[in-house]
Amino acid sequence: MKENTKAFSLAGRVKSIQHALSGITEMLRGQPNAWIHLFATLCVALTAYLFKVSASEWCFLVLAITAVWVSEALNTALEFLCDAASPDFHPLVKKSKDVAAGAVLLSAICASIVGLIIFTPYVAAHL
Ligand SMILES: Nc1ncnc2c1ncn2[C@@H]1O[C@H](COP(=O)(O)OP(=O)(O)OP(=O)(O)O)[C@@H](O)[C@H]1O
Repeated sequence: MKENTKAFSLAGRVKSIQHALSGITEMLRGQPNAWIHLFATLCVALTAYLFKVSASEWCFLVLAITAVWVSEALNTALEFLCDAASPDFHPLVKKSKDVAAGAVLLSAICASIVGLIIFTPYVAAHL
């Protein structure tokens, strides 16, 4: 059986980070959904800054935003893998892509709810 262990090296870790950053760049370059997430992330961060939300509220917002980005990244990775494995129509590829897209939708809905819970009292106080 093939050994899958590698010796630790700093250069190897730097290369790993470069690969990860190139994955994030690829997602931002090719996924219109990622542009929407980026716009939403900037809007939420600016609103939270202007309302001076508390440290714990920042934590919830960061976690909710991260959940959306992570699900979008995994969805994108799965799409690439599906397209490589089965470029032609396949019913299981459809199920796989739709389930992954569902994960993005669920995380986006959850993040919207977190945003509503946190921002509503601040908006109400300014009315
Ligand atoms: N190779 C394939 N085999 C079967 N179904 C596929 C295949 N490629 C895409 N689909 C299905 O076709 C539909 C459209 O997919 P497509 O990826 O074009 O758009 P999408 O879901 O809006 O994703 P995105 O927003 O990332 O472009 C989805 O239901 C998807 O599951």
